[in-house]
Amino acid sequence: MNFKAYPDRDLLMLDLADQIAAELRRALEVHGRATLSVPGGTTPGPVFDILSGLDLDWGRVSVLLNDERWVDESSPRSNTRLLRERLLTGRAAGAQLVPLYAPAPQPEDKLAELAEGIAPALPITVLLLGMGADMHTASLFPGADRLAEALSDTAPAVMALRAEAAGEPRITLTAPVLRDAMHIHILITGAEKRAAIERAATLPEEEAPVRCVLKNATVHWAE
Ligand SMILES: O=C1O[C@H](COP(=O)(O)O)[C@@H](O)[C@H](O)[C@H]1O
Repeated sequence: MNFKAYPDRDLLMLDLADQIAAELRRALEVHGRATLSVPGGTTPGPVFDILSGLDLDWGRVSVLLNDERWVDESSPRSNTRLLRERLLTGRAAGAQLVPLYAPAPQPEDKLAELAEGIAPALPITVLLLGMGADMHTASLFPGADRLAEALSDTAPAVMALRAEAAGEPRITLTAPVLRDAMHIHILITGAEKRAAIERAATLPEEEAPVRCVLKNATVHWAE
């Protein structure tokens, strides 16, 4: 992995947003369209705020979450809600959201429908991932019920997973789709996550799922 340490979080967020925008612009010039896949959780909000104000032809950009918690958008745990509030606003309001949630009791009820919507947006142009201190990325949690399948080369693009640490059921992009992205960035902050990602590089993917993308990823870190 390529590890980039920044003097502080503000500089990290600014620099990373600029890099993502430059990669999207290049893809738009060459291919006419681009797909940006982003995490939810507590870390990426400031990057979203900056990205949403950048000058980009957002109408030609599809935005897709890495993963979603199976909760309604009215829940503060909804990653889709975070996207709508922090990224798909301002200049980026015209970007096309590719849904990773639809109201239903279980993710399996909507999996086929959501997978069909995702297929035209693949491969991912720019993949921004987060990581938990337990070394999960997207919703690929250590100990998840179908983790081995989700990490395998033959996994479908999107799967429903359950893990004790995850709380609610999850829907997640799987390892082959993540690995296939043209540009891969991992955004982490704090000493605990730095230690976790260094450890992940030494462990098997089943113990440290983030390892499935580490080889070609740039890790962006600030204290
Ligand atoms: O549950 C999730 O956690 C990870 C990490 O979140 P953070 O709050 O520690 O930044 C996130 O990347 C993922 O998208 C989310 O669903």
